[in-house]
Amino acid sequence: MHQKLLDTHIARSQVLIAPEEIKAKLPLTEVAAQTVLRSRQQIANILDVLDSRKFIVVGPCSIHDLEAAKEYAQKLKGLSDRVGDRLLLIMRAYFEKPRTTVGWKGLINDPNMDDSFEIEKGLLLARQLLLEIAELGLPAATEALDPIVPQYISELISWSAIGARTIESQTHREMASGLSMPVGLKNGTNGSIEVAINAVQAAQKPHNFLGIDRQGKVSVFTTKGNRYAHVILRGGGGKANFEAANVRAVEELLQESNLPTKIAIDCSHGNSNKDHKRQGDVLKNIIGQIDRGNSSIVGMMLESNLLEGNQKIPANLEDLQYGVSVTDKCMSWEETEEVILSAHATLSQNS
Ligand SMILES: O=C[C@H](O)[C@H](O)COP(=O)(O)O
Ligand SMILES: C=C(OP(=O)(O)O)C(=O)O
Repeated sequence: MHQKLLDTHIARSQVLIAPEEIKAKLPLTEVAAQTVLRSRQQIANILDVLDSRKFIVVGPCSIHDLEAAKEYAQKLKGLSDRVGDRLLLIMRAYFEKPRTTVGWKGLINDPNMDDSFEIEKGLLLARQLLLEIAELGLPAATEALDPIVPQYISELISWSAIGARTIESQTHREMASGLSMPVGLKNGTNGSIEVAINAVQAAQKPHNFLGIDRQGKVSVFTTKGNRYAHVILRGGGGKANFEAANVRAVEELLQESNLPTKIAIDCSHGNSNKDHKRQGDVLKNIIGQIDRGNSSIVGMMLESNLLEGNQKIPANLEDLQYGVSVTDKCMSWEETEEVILSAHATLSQNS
């Protein structure tokens, strides 16, 4: 009879491979480790103003096709070498999607995109791609969504975001306080900045919380606090928040909270009203602010893919268009290259 008290809404459960087993299958290589160590330090230096460059987190809204992602990474590495004296390019390698209601939740959750939810396969594919990106010498960024996932892939990530849908979650703030890389914390979907500032305060402090260790055992983690936690402005509630007046207001709020005035700005989402074609203008505006002397803006984000726009996941996966997003609309590679080269030219003029 007491069995009725448990698993009422659980259809099944399955033990997952431990982080160390996945790492044994796909070990970190020396070249990959050097890429991540170097890139994390460079991002930290940008946040500490020891490096005068700005970072741009740029790439697909979500990764669903490894071949297209690798082609994108190759192109981005080439561009990164051209603009590296002024801009640190970090590839968006987003494997987990937070949905407003429901929808495909990303490569880790459902790598076959057919509701088969082969999470172990998803973790292996994500790790494989991250290894290949790092082997190219290119840093990768991701959204930290599920608090268990970092144990499987985080040593290959140079920058993480906590998204607008989870920014008020204590679990995510605790996770951010323990992550080994700089973490950007977004304003809320309704545009609230306060929640991002509260999140930075929480993430910079030590916490004690539950997670799994490398062997997969439930453990209590005590964190030191992440001093490289910073806000990301992504617009919201029908309004953008990338303009100079918004940035000044956020600088004041950060100062009032005794936090470093370090701000990243997402050119997509609420800042482009989800119109991928507006991202270029938003980037231009932000670069203009930096060019006119703003020193609090440390980085920017762009959603970009090989081809522009997006597509619905078709019933027959053979109908998927190569290089096109299956989540938010993205700018094309050509436009990405153009706007980043133009940003680089502006930042080079007055240096
Ligand atoms: O960046 C991605 C999306 O904006 C986010 O995952 C929410 O998507 P949805 O509103 O389509 O669920
Ligand atoms: C979901 C994302 O952004 P946000 O949290 O700002 O909606 C994202 O960048 O994929």
